[in-house]
Amino acid sequence: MATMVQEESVTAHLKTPEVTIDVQEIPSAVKPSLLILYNDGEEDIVGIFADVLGQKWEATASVDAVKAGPSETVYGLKNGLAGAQLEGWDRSRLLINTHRVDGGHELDEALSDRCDYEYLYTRTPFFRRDVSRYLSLILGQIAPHRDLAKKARTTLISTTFPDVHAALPNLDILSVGADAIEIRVDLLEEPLPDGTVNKAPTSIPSLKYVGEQVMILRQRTELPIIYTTRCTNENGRFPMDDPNLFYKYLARAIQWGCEYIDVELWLPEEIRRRLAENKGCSKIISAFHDFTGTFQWTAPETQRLFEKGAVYGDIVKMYALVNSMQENYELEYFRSTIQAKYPHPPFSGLNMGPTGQLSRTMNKIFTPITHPLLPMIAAPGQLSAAEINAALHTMGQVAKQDIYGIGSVRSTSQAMFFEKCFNELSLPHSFMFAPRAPKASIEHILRRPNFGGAYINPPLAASSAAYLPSLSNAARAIGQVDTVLIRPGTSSSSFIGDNARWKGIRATLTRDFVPSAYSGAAALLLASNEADASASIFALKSLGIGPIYTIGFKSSGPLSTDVQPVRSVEDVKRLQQPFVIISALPAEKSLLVVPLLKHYRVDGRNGSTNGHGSAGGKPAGKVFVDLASGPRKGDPLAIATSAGWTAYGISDVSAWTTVETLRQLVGQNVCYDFVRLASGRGLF
Ligand SMILES: O=C1C[C@@](O)(C(=O)O)C[C@@H](O)[C@@H]1O
Repeated sequence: MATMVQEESVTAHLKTPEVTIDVQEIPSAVKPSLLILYNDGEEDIVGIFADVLGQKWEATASVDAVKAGPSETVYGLKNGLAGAQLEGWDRSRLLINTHRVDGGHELDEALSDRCDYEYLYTRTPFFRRDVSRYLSLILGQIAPHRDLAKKARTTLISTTFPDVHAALPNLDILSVGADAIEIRVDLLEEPLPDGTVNKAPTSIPSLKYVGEQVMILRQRTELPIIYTTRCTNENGRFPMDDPNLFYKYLARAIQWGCEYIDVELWLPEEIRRRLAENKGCSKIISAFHDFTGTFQWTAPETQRLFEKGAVYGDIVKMYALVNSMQENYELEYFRSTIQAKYPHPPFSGLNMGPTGQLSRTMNKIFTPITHPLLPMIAAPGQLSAAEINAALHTMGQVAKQDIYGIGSVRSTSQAMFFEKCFNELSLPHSFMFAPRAPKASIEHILRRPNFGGAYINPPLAASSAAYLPSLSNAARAIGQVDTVLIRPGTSSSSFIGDNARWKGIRATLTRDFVPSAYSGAAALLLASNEADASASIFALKSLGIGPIYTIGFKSSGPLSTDVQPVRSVEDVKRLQQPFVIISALPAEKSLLVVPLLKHYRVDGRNGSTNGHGSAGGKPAGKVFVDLASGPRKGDPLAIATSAGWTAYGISDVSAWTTVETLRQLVGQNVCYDFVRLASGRGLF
């Protein structure tokens, strides 16, 4: 059991600091036990997996050796050797088949069937962050569904490309405002060897093609993937004569680590049950579509359909093609009564067709959206995120507000970026910059008419902001407020002080490493004072880090358990080797970290951050984050990289923090890659 900070709840400002930190058991503290199968000649994928996990690894030729070995060691076995040896496999480890798509190897589908999971990858290019995301999901160390459940509204962008390659150039812009991305497997068109496409209504793309398409999509987006095999009866192309085909394709999607699979309600119960039993960490969207034009939301049968979907669905989706406005009112009545009766699972209900568009603005769970850059809309009446937001504003559901950037230096590019997002999403808000004199209170800004929320940079000491009636646990424990929110559904003076920075740091740390890589490991933190370091301490503790050693300050606040100062060079020699070093020193002092980076140089790493070249056997992953911004003499990031560290700078942390800030302030999801793309280097 490790100590962990809890970030979820919001409490009144004046409570004692002690209540802000809970001790919980962290599931990720358990190091996963894995057996990885790899293609001939591709052994180093095992090393990369182990590196991402922060665990040791070993290649072996014998399953018996694997069974006898330590559970924390990641074992790699050539997939050609696996076949017979896997007879009677005791399932003592998760079995993951890895397959390099661009390596000229044949995929053995019978072997895939026998594995728990399958990871498809390319070597050129190689995406380490994809390995990290994949492992984090299948090991249950991230929970995108739980995170999305906290949002007031969620959307999915339904892509309709016959080949996802066509989506890639515009993917970042297409995804603005989307919380998940749907791949319509039934709309994929696999080219025949002669380059033409089989247009026969019954032709479906092969699993090999679909796997590669999912891989390509996931390499380029951080959005959760919804994998849909829409049948011919429900406006799709997947043939319905063999329900087992659905099982085959959907079960594989679970093995590929898709966050959601769409399981149609007409499928035999036995198939839906088996998928639910084997879903691992994927979630099921139970889907029902009625295109007859005779569907009735008021019929008793409609509630039974919901109940049937709720048996195996984590979300129940019911969509009907309608012809009259009245049916929108009936749907809204159904929505409110069914969710009052069954708050779980969440209900996504829509009316399709132009008359049903109103319901696309009323629905709050995974509303499918389209984008002008998509080749076609996925269903009649589909709207874009911008159209939905504009409609909501017109109906008085999204009030126009002034969103503030409060800071000591006016950043025009930051203002432009917020404005760009508001425009792209047709949000009615204005972005305002408010200068903040050092030490001056910002209360008067919060009291301005139309104040809708703010980010504050540099952050505000929580102790100096008694006018904020509530603080999130993170803001209280960190002692700093960098975001002011208005409590939903209340008057504009019900403010909540929050902290987004720690999430930016955490997201940076877990980009290329799974959360459990940090559990129990040591960290070294440099800062001139505790306040500069506290968001980092919170982020590290949220990952179940072991001891945190500090240089430049001593921790005495609510986060000080297991945080100890390094007092001497002797200490440096004696203490546990750090897995992560974070420097929160100001730019002019940032070179002070260099001797430590060199002292703890990472053996066997060649400096590339994609994980190739990791030392065989040893867990080699080491992370360095430099939070300094502004001009400085040397470049600690370059030095860290050449000493074998996986290094990140303030622009990474700030971009992730911006993602979080936008989510909190305006409830919209804008991907990290879009923040980096749209803001250019000037933003940070
Ligand atoms: O189920 C749905 C909803 C949808 O049919 C719509 O009406 O927007 C679009 C489909 O892509 C998706 O799978």
